[in-house]
Amino acid sequence: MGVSNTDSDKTQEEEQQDLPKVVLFRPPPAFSLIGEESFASNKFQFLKTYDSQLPLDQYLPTHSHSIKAILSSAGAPVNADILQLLPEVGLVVTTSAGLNHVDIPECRRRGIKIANAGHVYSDDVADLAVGLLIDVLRKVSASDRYVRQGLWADKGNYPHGSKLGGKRTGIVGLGNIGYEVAKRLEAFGCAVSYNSRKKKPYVSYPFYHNVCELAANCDALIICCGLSDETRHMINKPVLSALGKEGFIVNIGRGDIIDEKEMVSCLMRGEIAGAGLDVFENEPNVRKEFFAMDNVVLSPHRAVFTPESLKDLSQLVVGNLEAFLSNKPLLSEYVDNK
Ligand SMILES: O=CC(=O)O
Repeated sequence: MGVSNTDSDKTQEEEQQDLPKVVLFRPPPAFSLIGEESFASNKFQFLKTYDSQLPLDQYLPTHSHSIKAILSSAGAPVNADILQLLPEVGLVVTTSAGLNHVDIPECRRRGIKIANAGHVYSDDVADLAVGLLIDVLRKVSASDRYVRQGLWADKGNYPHGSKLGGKRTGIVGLGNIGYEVAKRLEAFGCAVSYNSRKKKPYVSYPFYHNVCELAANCDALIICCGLSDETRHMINKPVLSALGKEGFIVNIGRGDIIDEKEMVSCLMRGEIAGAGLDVFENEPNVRKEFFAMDNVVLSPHRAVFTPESLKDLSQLVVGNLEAFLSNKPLLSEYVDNK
């Protein structure tokens, strides 16, 4: 009996060895948050380069013919140097909504498909965007600190915040996430307008082709777009000046979309009223200047991480990989509709 068990285990092991490989260069945050087993499949096997001491250019060539796909995450770059070591790769799946860590032109050139987190996180990110806006307007975190420090009894009431309803809000990037933010802000009684690469035919919100003009006509700007060469530092000094000293900014996109140095100067000089930030230029390192600002709410790039959405994400990731390996359409293929 013992012998036949060992035999069948060995066969299973051998079968596993024959499965197509999906390579990982870094464990995606979702592995530790909901368990790597949620991403398991009997159609492929993960190959984790971080389990080996070997440098990639020695490790990958020994497996390169069985590696058919890459599983990546935000901050784990998939660049031309890596792709060059993987001649058989036909798919990059990323657990993130953002794709700024993937060399999209190189994937296009090689005919490699890309799949991202699709709509999985849109509700959570939109909730956090509105949460950050309410927090900074109504001073939720700042007054929480005030109460905890025992200052209420000593110094009296904390300064009042400002009402959300009636605010003119400007969405920068009206994709899935931006649209969910817009719907929520409308429900709160805000006026919504937006800037995007193109005017969207399916919404009646006022469209501003120029982000500076949008800022000049808003009380709060919500940054929801992806990071690209075009959007890097798109929110610069002129945009912040147009937003003005009564204006608030929320960023749930990527830190580099805002010129952070300029934003810090504007906040210090009272040239904008406050900020709610989930993303930063040099995260996880955050500029110390923010720590002393009571009109800034800071969140450690957590907008997407709820266990509910991560469960959906695991199904989407496995579904994309299995679909690709059986020549079926991907569930959330990234299509660049520039
Ligand atoms: O920031 C997180 C993501 O892009 O999914």
